[in-house]
Amino acid sequence: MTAVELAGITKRFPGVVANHDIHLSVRKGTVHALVGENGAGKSTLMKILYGMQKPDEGTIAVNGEQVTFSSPADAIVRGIGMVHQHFMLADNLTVLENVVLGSEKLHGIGSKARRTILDLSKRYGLGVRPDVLVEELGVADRQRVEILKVLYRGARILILDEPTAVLVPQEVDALFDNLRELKAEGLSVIFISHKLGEVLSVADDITVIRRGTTVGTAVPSETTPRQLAELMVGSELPTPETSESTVTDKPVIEVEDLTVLSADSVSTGKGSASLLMDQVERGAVRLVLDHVSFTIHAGEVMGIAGVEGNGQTELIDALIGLKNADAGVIRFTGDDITSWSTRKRREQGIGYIPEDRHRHGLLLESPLWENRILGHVTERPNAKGIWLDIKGAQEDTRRIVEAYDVRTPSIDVTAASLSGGNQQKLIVGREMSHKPRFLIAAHPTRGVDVGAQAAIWDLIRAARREGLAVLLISADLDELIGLSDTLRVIYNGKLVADADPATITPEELGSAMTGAASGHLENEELAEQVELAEQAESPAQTPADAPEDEAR
Ligand SMILES: Nc1ncnc2c1ncn2[C@@H]1O[C@H](COP(=O)(O)OP(=O)(O)OP(=O)(O)O)[C@@H](O)[C@H]1O
Repeated sequence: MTAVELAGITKRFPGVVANHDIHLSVRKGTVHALVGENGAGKSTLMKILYGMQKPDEGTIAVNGEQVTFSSPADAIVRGIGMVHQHFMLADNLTVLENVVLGSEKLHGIGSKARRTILDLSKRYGLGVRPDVLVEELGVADRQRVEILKVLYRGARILILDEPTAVLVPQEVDALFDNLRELKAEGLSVIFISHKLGEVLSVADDITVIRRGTTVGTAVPSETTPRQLAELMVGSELPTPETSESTVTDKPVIEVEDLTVLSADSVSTGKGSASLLMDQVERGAVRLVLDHVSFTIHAGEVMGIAGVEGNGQTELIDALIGLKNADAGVIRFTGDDITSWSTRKRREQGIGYIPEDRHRHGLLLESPLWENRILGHVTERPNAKGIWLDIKGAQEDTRRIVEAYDVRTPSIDVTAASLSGGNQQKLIVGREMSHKPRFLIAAHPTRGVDVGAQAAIWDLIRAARREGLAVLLISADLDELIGLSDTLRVIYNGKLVADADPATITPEELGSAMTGAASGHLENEELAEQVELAEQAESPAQTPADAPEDEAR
């Protein structure tokens, strides 16, 4: 029984054939993985199946019946649902409100809706709590709400776009359990992923797309990640470089007691640490970064592991100067840069690969060469004296496109028209081209295929040998462990523990990140460190001082 049959799909964009004669056959009750290099055409194909794009040629059949879609609404009617990589939930609404929003006609808004949600949640093991505000949920829970939302609309065929990119290993296991429940009930799942080990562990079938066309299928039980990668690339993969330590004793970035208030807090004692702490104690303000201190030396990559939303964003923003420090000091090669502008920090050699490439990394509607200038408007090759050097910027954009294998028909297309992974490669190329002395790298290879990931790692390692200091924030724990010389765990705005990248496993690190919250840590050494950090934070109250505390 075939749930989806795509035959001879071709889709052209100006200068690019995104899909060329693609065939995809998804069996009912299976998980089908779609893999391929950045820009291979996976998202385009899924947008066609979900009615967001119209194919130039080819046919779509759902459950044996030929269909044409003009919009996602048509696809939803046919039982197709899509969970996008960027979640689309309203933070200030409850789970129930989010799920019901837009489909009130289906099950109403009252008790019937609630019952349907609870039934679906139970049937597929999603564990969703209807009355919790979405803003209180972590990433994995939000994803479950998105899946539930799609099921609520009657989907029997689910498309998941890189669903594991933001999850820790334990959460990935839970998601895969959910997928198994779905297929046991006869639903079909198509998922796009660059994590080939995961693909092989959960998929029943795999379709490989290379440069816009299907090059074959793979049987998971008979394929290794390397063979799959080689099928994607069409040639043998180079063996990755081994890395030896290059850490020196020369501090590049020194952060002392960096403290940042939550956006909704209004401090009256800015700059004075004791005044600030007084306000915190009185509950007048809340800290999102709480006395964070660390030093990164020339030649060192310091990784920060943590579940999203534990202060990583604020730390990055404070280091690049997008957010003011409310207390504490940041020194860069000896200079106090705490009050420097973002521009000055960049000009002096701080590179920045932002967390959210669409909001902070690119001007989506501008051509690639203008994006080359972004953030480096006063520097060579984009400027000559006080003048912009457009020719210089354009030539250098061509160089980056070549050197970083950014797949694009030209440097004049908009950044929006590049595939996600290629947008990322452009940003990494731009930042590395300025030879930074300190690089803030947030998810530097998010959405990037395995070949390009290895190339970016090699580049960072080569620059590290030359003395680059890197702050690495990543949801990819293999990346954190593989690339870092030192590893810290962040929880609730504090650095609560250190881990040794040479010995820790992704599972242990994942449990350190989530366990810091729940108090369950698998790694004894880490557990001890977290406990000590918590004790230092809240000294045990003796019965004698409790009443005084209450009076205060
Ligand atoms: N709206 C568009 N306009 C112009 N070109 C586009 C558009 N959407 C996609 N493309 C081009 O089509 C090709 C396929 O892109 P697509 O996003 O489907 O790749 P992908 O396999 O999903 O890549 P990634 O793994 O990086 O997400 C790319 O060359 C891309 O630049």
